[in-house]
Amino acid sequence: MHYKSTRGQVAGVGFIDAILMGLADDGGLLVPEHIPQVSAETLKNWQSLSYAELATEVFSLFVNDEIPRSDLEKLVQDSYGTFRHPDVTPVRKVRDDLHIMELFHGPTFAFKDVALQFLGNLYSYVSRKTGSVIHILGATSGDTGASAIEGVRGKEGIRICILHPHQKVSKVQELQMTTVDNENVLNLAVNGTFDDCQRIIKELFADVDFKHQYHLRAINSINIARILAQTVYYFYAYLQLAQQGMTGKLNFSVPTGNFGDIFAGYLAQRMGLPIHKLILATNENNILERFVNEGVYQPGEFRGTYSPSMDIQVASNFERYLFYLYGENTAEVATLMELLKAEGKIVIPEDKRTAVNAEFAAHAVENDECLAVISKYYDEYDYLLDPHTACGVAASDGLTSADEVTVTLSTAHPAKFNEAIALCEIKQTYPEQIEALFSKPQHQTIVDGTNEAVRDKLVQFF
Ligand SMILES: Cc1ncc(COP(=O)(O)O)c(C=O)c1O
Ligand SMILES: N[C@@H](CCOP(=O)(O)O)C(=O)O
Repeated sequence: MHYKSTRGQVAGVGFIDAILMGLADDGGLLVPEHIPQVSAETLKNWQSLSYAELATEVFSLFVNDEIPRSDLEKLVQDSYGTFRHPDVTPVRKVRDDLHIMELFHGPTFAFKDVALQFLGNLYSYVSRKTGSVIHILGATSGDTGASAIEGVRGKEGIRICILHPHQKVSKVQELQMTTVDNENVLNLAVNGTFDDCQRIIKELFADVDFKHQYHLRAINSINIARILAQTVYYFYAYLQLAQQGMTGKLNFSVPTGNFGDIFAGYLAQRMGLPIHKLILATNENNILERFVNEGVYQPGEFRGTYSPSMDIQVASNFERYLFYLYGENTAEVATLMELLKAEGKIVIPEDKRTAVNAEFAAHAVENDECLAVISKYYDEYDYLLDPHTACGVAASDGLTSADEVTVTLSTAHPAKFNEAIALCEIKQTYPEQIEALFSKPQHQTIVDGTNEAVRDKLVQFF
């Protein structure tokens, strides 16, 4: 398997080089040169696999022989051995038509651990095997940062710098990142929004000389490894329900910000997983909902919401979807991305809108609705949703019919977002790992939201 850029100027890249490249050197995003197909028979054969065994099967479709099978198995075992639940991503039935896939049983209580435990170990492996220098640069609205840091802190040969928007992440998210005292970790609290953080790192990655000189590597979902690791749990959820005898239409409802998690579902569907509908749930930062429902992709004004990890206006992986929407035509994708830069929006024609609507349904959840859903599910089903998951559940409740089964992805543990839970007048008990954070000293440097300010800090750190 090789990887190529959505913009057409990079191709023939092997798996390990694709991981190390992160953002493609032409400014596009890497995608597999072909999408491997999983037949109904293979799905049947996968039914009794554990999460780790399934992950090994899925990864081996994308890795080929660049990593020997026994090494891949060990990487996967090490990565998922840190999860608190034996099923890694268990699926819980809330009603006959609604299941919740809990993706928050990893070390930092968010779905990002599923990919970043693996990517952290993969970077260590690559560093040992190839001698590559690994200097990670990432941007976070709260969860990716904590998870990426947890995946590599203290690891030899790796340094990591994470940008987060100053005072725009939850208290627990901030503590998870900034109470880490390993010397290979640098937290920059940027005066600005997550979009500023993401723009800065993308500009730095796009400066190919700087990227190569400082060996910059990505952990955000621009890195194709993130997407591949996230496809696994779509398969796992389907297989768990199939084992329970479910045969009807299966939807996935996905709380969405950077379009990474839902793109992983889209990829799983293109690989052959029988998904009926992909439901895209956003908060008031509704650029992606407007794209699905109106055919216009245009960043709007930043809104601070109760689901801060989805306070994102510019969705990194949207370009990967455009690539498939436009029949893998890299020249058209490059033109559209230029248009977005020049005119601030992309408007798709009617035939493309029809195609989008055949693949996605979308709902944007207002702040009040988010809290109402948390309260309702707590009262009626004795289930405490985090505010991001609540957006997914609200979208699923609004967009599905009784003859369908929907799996909503629960992307974080509610303890990470007590600001919203407290507003619902619900008192939760923190897991001990989170409680312990409140008594630790914090380490972070506040910087202006400019490329130059961040560049200066990186030059000193790397
Ligand atoms: C808790 C939580 N839910 C949902 C999302 C959205 O995921 P994605 O950016 O992959 O769309 C994020 C981060 O973006 C998150 O941290
Ligand atoms: N919500 C994310 C934003 C970054 O997304 P990524 O999937 O591209 O890493 C976060 O928690 O940081």
